[in-house]
Parts: sequence; C-alpha cells; structure tokens
Amino acid sequence: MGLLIKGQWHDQWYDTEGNDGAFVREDAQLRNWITASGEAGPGGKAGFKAETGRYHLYVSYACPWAHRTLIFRELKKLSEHISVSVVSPDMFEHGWTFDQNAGSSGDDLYGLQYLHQIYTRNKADYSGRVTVPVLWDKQQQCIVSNESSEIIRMFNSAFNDLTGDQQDFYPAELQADIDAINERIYHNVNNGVYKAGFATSQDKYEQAFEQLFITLDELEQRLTEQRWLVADSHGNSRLTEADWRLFTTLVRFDAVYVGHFKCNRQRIADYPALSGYLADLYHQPGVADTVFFDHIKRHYYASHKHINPTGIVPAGPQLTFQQQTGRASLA
Ligand SMILES: N[C@@H](CCC(=O)N[C@@H](CS)C(=O)NCC(=O)O)C(=O)O
Repeated sequence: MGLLIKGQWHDQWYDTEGNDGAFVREDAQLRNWITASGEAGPGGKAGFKAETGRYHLYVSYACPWAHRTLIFRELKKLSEHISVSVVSPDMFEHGWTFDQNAGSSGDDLYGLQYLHQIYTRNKADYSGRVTVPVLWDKQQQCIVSNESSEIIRMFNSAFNDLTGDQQDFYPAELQADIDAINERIYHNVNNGVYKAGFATSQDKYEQAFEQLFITLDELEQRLTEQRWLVADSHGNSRLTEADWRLFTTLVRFDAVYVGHFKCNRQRIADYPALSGYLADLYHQPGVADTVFFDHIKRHYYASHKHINPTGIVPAGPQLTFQQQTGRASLA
C-alpha cells in the first residue's frame, strides 16, 4: 500500500496521525467524462466520445468502489464495448499489482506489473494515491477518470445509442432524492465502514461505528416500507444508482466489515429488511457474476497486515442471501 510522489512510488500507509486517529479519504483527482458526443461533461476536458472498444476499465474485484463500475458495465450491456483488467486481491508494498500468480488477469493493454505504472503513464510526475477503479482511454492513452461515482453516471447514459439500452438509474425527476440519500450513505456507510476499520484512535472508531449503525437502522426502517431506496411522487420505489452504491457495501458487510473492520453491533443477516433487500439486488440479472468472495476476503484480511498481522483469511461465514429470494411484493 502506498502512493506516488512526483511520479515515484512510496510504500506508505494512510496518515491517520495527522487527523487525531481518523481515516480521511483523498478526493479522486482525474475527473474527465465520456459523453455521447465527445463534448465536455460536468468536469474535466472534452474529447472523450463514447465509442465501442475505445475504453478499458481497471478494477479490483475486492473493492466496493470498483464493484459499482463493474455492475453498471453489466446492467447497461457494456461488456462488449468496454474491456476490463483485474488486479490481484493482494495489495502489499507495490500497491495494486497485475501478478497473475496472485489472482490478477494481468494488464491486458501494456503487460505492466503494477497499477501505479498506469498512473505514471497518464502523467509521469503524478502525485497521489493509486486507486481502483481507473477508466482508461486506449486512443489518447490517458486516464479518463478514477472516480467511481462519476464513472457509473457515464455508463448510465453516454453509451445508450451504441447499446440500445435505455434503463436509467439516475432519472431526472429523482435526482435530488438520489443525491441526498447517496450523501448520507457515502459518509456513514460506504466510507463509514472504512472510517471504523482504519481508525487508529478509540473515539474515532466509536464515532464511525455509531453513525454507521444509526444509518443502517434508518435504512432498515425505510426498506421495511418500500422495495428500493428512492420512491417517485406516486409512492412507487424505483431501482436507482443509490441502491447499487449501497449494495457493494452490504454484500461485503458480514464477510468482512463485521470482523475485520469491527462493525459488529449486528450483521446485515440480523436485519430482516436489509437482508431481503441485499438478496433482491444480488439476484438481479448479471449481478451475482460480479461478486467474487475469494478476492473480497483475501484482499482485506491478507493485505491489511497492521489490522490482521497473521494474514489469515477466515473460512466463514456462511452467507444466506445467496439462497434467499427477493421482495418483489413491496412497492
Ligand atoms: N473515490 C474513489 C475511491 C476509490 C478507492 O479508494 N479505492 C481503493 C480500493 S477499495 C483503493 O484503490 N485504495 C488504494 C489506496 O488508497 O492506496 C472512487 O470511488 O472511485
């Protein structure tokens, strides 16, 4: 685990000491947008037109942020249009690697050893963390974006003319509600589990833990009444990006965050509505094929040696949502 400073790799863990023991996630720096016409999107430069075969996604199967982009690639029928390379679940002194003996698919574009070499190929003197996902433009040989929340928005609409898929997970009339719930879930749940797990002081851990379970309790209540997080003006809930963003944390929760990140007040399996909701999302067409528990468990338990010094990966737990059915009876 480390970062680039002026293009040089440094093996260095997160600096929580500068923040009284709190984990503070860095903002993603590379924020261009693919658009249908190639005009600039909400941020960054113009020149990234949606085209078949032009873009490549670098992901980790372990990572919840990268997982969002894999789900949208699947749901929006982009598999034929956007290729993928998968890093190894192990993240040690070189950060994410393309070691095929350790579970990576290899770097299909350049045969590189490390993901940080993709970042320096984009900008030789790059400074910052080297994170997945990365969306790469094969034509201009540069990074389009390393921000998952924006990559899923691009996937949601930019390629519609090429794929013919018109599903909309961020419909105009629901955007304000989606943005509001995303914000709460991002801070308290998606990033909340990391704030609990990476805290190096008791009080920062407890603050994150408390906010996490307050929010999960609220979500449990909401999902007792409706099938998906956001409802339209007629009271019918709609499956949106907010659900997919929550899903990638929920699916890892009982296997990893309960034990490894000490988020152990209760499991998702102990919440009736949240566990039914998790099963519902897991069984949407194509989604189960994006979930790889071997990579998920191995990455967290083996790579974070300061949390789990032996690197032993637990054999359990048995997860029930894979057998459970959904909740189609709810509006
Ligand atoms: N804002 C980014 C965050 C991505 C992120 O933090 N990914 C983690 C993996 S779960 C990573 O690559 N971490 C490596 C590091 O921080 O050095 C996004 O949502 O795309």
